[in-house]
Amino acid sequence: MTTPSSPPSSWVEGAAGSGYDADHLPYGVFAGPGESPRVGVRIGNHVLDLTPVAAADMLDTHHLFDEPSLNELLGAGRAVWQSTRTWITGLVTDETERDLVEPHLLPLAEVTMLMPFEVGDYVDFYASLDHATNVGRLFRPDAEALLPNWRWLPVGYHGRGGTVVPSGTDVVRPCGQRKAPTEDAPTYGPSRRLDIEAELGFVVGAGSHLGEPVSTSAFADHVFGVVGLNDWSARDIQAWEYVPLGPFLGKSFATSISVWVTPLDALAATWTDLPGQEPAPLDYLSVAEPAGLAIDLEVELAGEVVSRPPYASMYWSPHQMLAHLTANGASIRPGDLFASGTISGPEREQRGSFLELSWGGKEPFTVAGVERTFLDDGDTVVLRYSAPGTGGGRIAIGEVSGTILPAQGLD
Ligand SMILES: O=C(O)/C=C/C(=O)CC(=O)CC(=O)O
Ligand SMILES: [Ca+2]
Ligand SMILES: [Mg+2]
Repeated sequence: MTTPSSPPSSWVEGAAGSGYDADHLPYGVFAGPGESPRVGVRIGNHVLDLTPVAAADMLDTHHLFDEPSLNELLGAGRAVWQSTRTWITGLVTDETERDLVEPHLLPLAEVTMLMPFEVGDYVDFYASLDHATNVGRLFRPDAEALLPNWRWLPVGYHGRGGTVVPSGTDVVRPCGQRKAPTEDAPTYGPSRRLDIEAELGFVVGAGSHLGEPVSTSAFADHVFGVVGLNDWSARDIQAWEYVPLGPFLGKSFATSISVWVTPLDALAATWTDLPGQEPAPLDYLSVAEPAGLAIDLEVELAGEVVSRPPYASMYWSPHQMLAHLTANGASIRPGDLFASGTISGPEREQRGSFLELSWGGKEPFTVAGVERTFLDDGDTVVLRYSAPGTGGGRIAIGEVSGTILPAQGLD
């Protein structure tokens, strides 16, 4: 992928050094009190209301922004994504645009950020070698940690698009069937092993045709950008229900994403080589370009950072996930979402789930002086992501937070 020349810093006050300068420009959907939701772009601590600026500039794509979701923009395709980004870059870096733009820069504190796009199909992969190895050891202690297919294909499952929620949405502790290995029969009740999964989500823009696989080289024509993603997981419900069809109710109650979608063009300086694949992938999964992402994560629980997973350690690339997801001819649509799977590095303090951090609950870790394993009611988890931007500094990919509320199911 070619690295476009870096834009100069923005004239917008507070943008330089904020992680949201002119080299980032993530999209979201916002509304002020009593207003209709519409598309904006973040610059520093402001959201730029694109609709009136596009109308004043007589942009022929202005209708894409007066929408309650990004889906119209997603479906418009790569050429429109690029011309839109070039236009916005000019607005926030060219001083002569100040008179036009400034009245439409709204402080973030004065607007509400909403769900950025309408999620179509949601797929979750399992692309971290370290996570898959850890979970294999914990869930299947008597078998090989990695199942025989794992190094041949990016393992994944179809999740539930309708329960993807924006950052800041509270998560009610799920109820379900739980059966500890020591119990004879399952009982129905609140999950006792509620967990997080620190992941990266890939947002599909341009769709494909049924029957036509998408090649790894067409990745940037179809994927619009990335979001932070927390795939909340009830480990006790999961461990009992998942055989043989895979994750179901232990995952489908909620998945949180960031309210900001970082376009792929903002990641031009973030691509890096994959750690290495052995055996070499089948032809339809081979990737010619650097396909890893040097994105660093922070997992915060109760105000303390408990882990720093490195995305660069991921085994399978998003190009390969997309190629595999469509390898049977399944088509994709604007707003589809596929996630990387839990991001865990090789070190203990790089694990992206509490299942791994507490080694199945057997090795508690200390947060603010208290021993912890899984999530308690009232806990708030924040995932933060940062990456090298094209401007030489770092960009802050949308953070994802959520607070656990007590279970509401019948007990
Ligand atoms: O190995 C298993 O049985 C399942 C592991 C998972 O939790 C699946 C999942 O959500 C994938 C991931 O986040 O990496
Ligand atoms: Ca997951
Ligand atoms: Mg989920």
